Amino acid sequence: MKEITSIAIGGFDGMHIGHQALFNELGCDGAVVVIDTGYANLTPHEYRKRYTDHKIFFFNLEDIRHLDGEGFVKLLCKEFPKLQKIVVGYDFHFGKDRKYSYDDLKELFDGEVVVVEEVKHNNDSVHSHKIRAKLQLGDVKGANEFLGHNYTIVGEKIQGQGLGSSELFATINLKVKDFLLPKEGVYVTTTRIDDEEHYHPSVSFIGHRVSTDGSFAVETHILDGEVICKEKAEISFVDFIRDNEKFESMEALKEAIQKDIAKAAKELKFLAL
Ligand SMILES: Cc1cc2nc3c(=O)[nH]c(=O)nc-3n(C[C@H](O)[C@H](O)[C@H](O)COP(=O)(O)O)c2cc1C
Ligand SMILES: Nc1ncnc2c1ncn2[C@@H]1O[C@H](COP(=O)(O)OP(=O)(O)O)[C@@H](O)[C@H]1O
Repeated sequence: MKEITSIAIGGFDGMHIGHQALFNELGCDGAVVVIDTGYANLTPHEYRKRYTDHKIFFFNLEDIRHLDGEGFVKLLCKEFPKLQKIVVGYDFHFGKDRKYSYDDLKELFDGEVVVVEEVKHNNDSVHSHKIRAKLQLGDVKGANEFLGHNYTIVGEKIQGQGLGSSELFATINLKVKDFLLPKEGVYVTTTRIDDEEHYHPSVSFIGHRVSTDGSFAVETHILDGEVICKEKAEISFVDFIRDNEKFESMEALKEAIQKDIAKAAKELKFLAL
């Protein structure tokens, strides 16, 4: 914290293209200050680190929400003694009841305040809540455009029903905590296994297995051969294929999955993984 000369402030769930516009204003001794509500579910807590090279410092909203404007700026100057520049967005509010804006920041802070203009995509203002809404509708393409990267979730490997490898297609089953799950359905995805450096082409299912045991599952089928997953995997969403469906027979389910695999393979062929 001692060497930091500039900071960007916000919740930064998603680390989307609006957030990145703020980071672009930071110098090499710049850092990201996350005001953590505990509700982030696009890039929960430490996962924000993947999307910036800047250091990240976390402040718990609960610890600072009582501060007035002056108290907040004092805290920043104490934590970052060499602070010269604060970067915020056009709609940034802070302090008790969010009643202070960048104008107050300019008055209270004895240094430079950079206010980044509204970042839009297709004339639509980019915000985390809109990304969540898109994911909940299965619109992963739209969400990815706002994010500037493919939406990615991380899960711990768990045992499946064992049906996949014997009667259908082998899948890695995951238990996912903290991340928002896109709408139930089938997706073109890429999957990273344990600490491997590359992503595998894959097709993933999220939902209640209404055709088999009815239980909820997040599972991914790897397209480029057999793999061993020990502990965890991450799924990056590329496109939506179809809704979750109830099939009357294992043959019908198998045929549908075969079509999903063909679609995913075709779409991913054009991507360098
Ligand atoms: C690409 C793909 C699509 C799937 N689509 C559906 C579906 O539409 N409806 C459904 O009930 N289950 C679907 N499933 C889940 C299968 O029922 C599941 O893979 C099977 O129950 C085996 O599960 P296991 O890996 O736990 O053994 C799909 C699975 C995959 C990999
Ligand atoms: N679309 C945007 N354009 C410019 N700045 C933005 C945009 N979205 C967020 N910001 C800025 O980024 C910081 C983090 O905002 P935050 O409230 O966490 O994002 P969101 O509105 O996406 O939930 C704030 O300083 C905010 O003003």
